[in-house]
Amino acid sequence: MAQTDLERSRPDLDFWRTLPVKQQPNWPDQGELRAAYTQLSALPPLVTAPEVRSLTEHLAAVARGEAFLLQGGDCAETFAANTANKIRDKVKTLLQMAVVLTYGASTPVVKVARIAGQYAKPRSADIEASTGLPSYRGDAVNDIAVTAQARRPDPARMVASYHHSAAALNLIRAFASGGFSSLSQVHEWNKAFVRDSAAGRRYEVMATDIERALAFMAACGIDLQRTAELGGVELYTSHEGLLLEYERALTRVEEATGAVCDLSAHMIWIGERTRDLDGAHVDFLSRVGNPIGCKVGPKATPDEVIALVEKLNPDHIPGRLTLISRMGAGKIRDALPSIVEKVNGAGHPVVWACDPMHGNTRDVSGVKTRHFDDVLDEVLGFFEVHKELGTHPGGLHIELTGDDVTECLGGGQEIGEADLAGRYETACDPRLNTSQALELAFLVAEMLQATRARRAAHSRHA
Ligand SMILES: O=C[C@H](O)[C@H](O)COP(=O)(O)O
Ligand SMILES: C=C(OP(=O)(O)O)C(=O)O
Ligand SMILES: [Mn+2]
Repeated sequence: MAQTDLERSRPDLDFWRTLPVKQQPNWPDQGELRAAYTQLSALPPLVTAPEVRSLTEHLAAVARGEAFLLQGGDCAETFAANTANKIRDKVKTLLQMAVVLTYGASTPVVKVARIAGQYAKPRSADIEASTGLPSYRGDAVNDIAVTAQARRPDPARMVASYHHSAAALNLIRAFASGGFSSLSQVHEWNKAFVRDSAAGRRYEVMATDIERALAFMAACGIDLQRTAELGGVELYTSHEGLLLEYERALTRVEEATGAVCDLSAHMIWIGERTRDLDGAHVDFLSRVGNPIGCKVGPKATPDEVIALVEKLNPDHIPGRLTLISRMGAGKIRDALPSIVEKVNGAGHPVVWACDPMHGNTRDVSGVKTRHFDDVLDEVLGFFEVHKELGTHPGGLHIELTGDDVTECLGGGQEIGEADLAGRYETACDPRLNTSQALELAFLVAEMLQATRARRAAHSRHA
């Protein structure tokens, strides 16, 4: 296998191979798998170790309560949807949300997209009940088409995923540094949402407040197009670190420092189905230096979570670990407090983020959907828990798209069950459409404003 001497000196990076490993495809041909691994190990990394370190520093600010994390994008990216316009619209939606949240939080917002690599999916069932075929496991594994040939796991698709990720990243990097993402441009898009859509009108007051803040900055002589901090953005990439052959092949040892990083993306997270303490995923990701996320579902116990935290961040590095709770609106208020208390009590500097999507999936006549009200209620519960415990509600983790799809119910557009079939385009889970995503941002910005006002009042009285 194509390894450098440095990597050969790190057999620990392959220890996961000796452990139980969940949710891997049943690759039918080991020769094909070895060939894909060899190709991937010889390709350049997609991101760099200094970028990964800079994201850790930004996330450390979130852990300290001095910034907010916004993570979002598709449930499952697909090769077919990896087009310029779709990438542009997703980035645009994320940046629009970020501006609103920045205003609400009055702190920087760290932007991490589920993009340029979110090509592998864990599934509840190996075999799809409706067809009797192997389940679709993401474009990095097989094809969603309903034929036996399409569903055959093909390791060459991991190499194709790498190339699709590289192409997407190239465009994202251009968007992030050009005028496309300047603060004034993004604010113009938000104004259009508020002005032109019925769903947006409710948020006119906050949009006008932001407008005033920008006018004030301009009056002070700050050029919003040209000032380095405002003329572009830092946008980081992330995906679930599910396919361990892929993640291992893109893990590199930095010559200058000996640091080990998984350079397939800046941030990698461990899914709810693969976070076993003694399993392969936790072992492998405990050994790379990236910021790591770990999903925490409603059945997780405080003891289980603290053991994970100690394994994934034994050195207590702030920004290294983000715990992404995904409990469900009906469960978060009961299930989250004891976990936060335990982790916090042990002095672990984690980022607390809320994924209000995965605990709220429901089936409507065989179609997977989520209701906007449940999504919002879980975020409210998340803020309530952190208010009660005096901890920082650090971030949001959302499945969204920049398209006007009809996959989630509710929101200002009042998408109903009969509307779901209109534009149901996801390859896996239902995503918030642009309008629902922006509404959520305005509503969370209001929650952040309330949190800030409470803190200010508290420090005045202290
Ligand atoms: O995010 C993805 C889904 O929640 C996961 O793939 C499980 O989906 P499934 O129950 O349809 O398999
Ligand atoms: C599969 C996902 O989430 P979870 O692991 O929380 O179920 C996901 O984020 O798409
Ligand atoms: Mn999902």
